[in-house]
Amino acid sequence: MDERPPSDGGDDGPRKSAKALGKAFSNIDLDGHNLPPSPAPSSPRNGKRYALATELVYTEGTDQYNASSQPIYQSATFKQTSGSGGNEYDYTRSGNPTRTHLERHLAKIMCAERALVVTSGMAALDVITRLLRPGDEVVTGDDLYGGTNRLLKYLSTNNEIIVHHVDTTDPSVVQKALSSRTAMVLLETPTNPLIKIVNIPAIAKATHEANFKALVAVDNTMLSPYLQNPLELGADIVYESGTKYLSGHHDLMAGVLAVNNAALGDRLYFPINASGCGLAPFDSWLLMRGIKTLKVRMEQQQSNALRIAEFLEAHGFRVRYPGLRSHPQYDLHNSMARGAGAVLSFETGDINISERIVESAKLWAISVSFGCVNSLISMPCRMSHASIDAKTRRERAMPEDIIRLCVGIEDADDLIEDLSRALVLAGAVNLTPNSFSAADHGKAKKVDTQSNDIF
Ligand SMILES: Cc1ncc(COP(=O)(O)O)c(C=O)c1O
Ligand SMILES: N[C@@H](CCSC[C@H](N)C(=O)O)C(=O)O
Repeated sequence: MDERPPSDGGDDGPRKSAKALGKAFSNIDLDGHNLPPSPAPSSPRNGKRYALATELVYTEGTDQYNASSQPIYQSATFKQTSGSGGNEYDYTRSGNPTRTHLERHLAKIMCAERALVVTSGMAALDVITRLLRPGDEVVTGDDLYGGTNRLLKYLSTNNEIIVHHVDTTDPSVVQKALSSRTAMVLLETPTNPLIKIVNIPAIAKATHEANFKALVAVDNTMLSPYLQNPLELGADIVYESGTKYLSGHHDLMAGVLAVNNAALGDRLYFPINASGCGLAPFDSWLLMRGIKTLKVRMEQQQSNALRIAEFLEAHGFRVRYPGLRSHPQYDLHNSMARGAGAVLSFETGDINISERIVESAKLWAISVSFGCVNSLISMPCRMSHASIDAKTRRERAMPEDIIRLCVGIEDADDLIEDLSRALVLAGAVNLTPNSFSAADHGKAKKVDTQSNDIF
């Protein structure tokens, strides 16, 4: 196999390398599906497209026994039929049938030409950033997942990558940071944990106008392909943590990348094979199983999240959730996404009170991550985003008291009752004869409420 890193040298690059491959391996079908798995386009775009809910479940297997679930090929190596090698699989770092099955399935549901799966969401971002060269400029947000911020900081400190953190909710601010030196724009929407919305189409257009070679990469972890398709909104690369909604049970770590450009797919595959961060067969199988229930989980999580967001808002808290009409970018979010997801955050105005709420909840597990079937509660500044230093958090106006709720599939009334208990025990609310409302600790929004749903 050609061991040179694929180049970004224009449109005929992949065709040239395909020709070179063809000469070296005349027994390989370079245009069909009998290909070495990972370097090949992995989308079976060859039939009717069903609704996404159907596509999530429907798979085309090639198993010799027609197994309903693609088997786990728990094998590091694959025997060859000739001394010159060339069989479809040789070594699991390069490709594995269970992983290929998952990648093809993901390409289909992400409306992509090619999908790749790696060992974590951060591994996916690491693969993407290997496209960068010293001196390249990256424009990104000022509210980002802590691990993303950490990797970008590492690259700017050690690899001479220039990173501009700007308010990506305002395309004109992004526009000012763009130039012909911009190699990549990295977006998250909704952002984690401030739930800010980023206009993907406007920023993608501005980026490509500033430098037609610049790549727009979107982290879609907060919504999953069930709710948003960044590739269809103008992004060049979409990636997400498969640890979250795609798997849904917090029993595996995974990262997913998808593109609609075969040459770019080759450039992303190269570091995966070269470094060995492709997803292992068992985790690929587990992720495939999780994806099949994405729709039912997401629908339930999302409808619970709306109930919780409305409940908190009705009781006077400042809630950040794009499913609420009060979200300043409600319309923008709905122009891009098919739903609001199941992560929301709210403020109490007092760090100690927030801490007591988190510790008083029983059904809500104190845990990082989101997208799981059970509900989670956390304080991002102390947990998921603790790797962003306090000074930077202050500069980026991250409220230290912010509480993040990642809503699961439990009964919504049980979740509300448990949260109400925690709010009362923590002293976060003033009790009235029939209800309660957020105590004024500075930031909580004061409203009168007649609600008596709990007390
Ligand atoms: C928005 C976002 N992107 C990427 C990641 C990284 O994913 P992983 O934990 O699978 O590496 C996370 C969480 O970890 C996240 O919240
Ligand atoms: N200790 C971990 C924290 C992971 S946070 C996971 C997730 N993205 C979230 O937002 O909760 C680290 O340092 O990366």
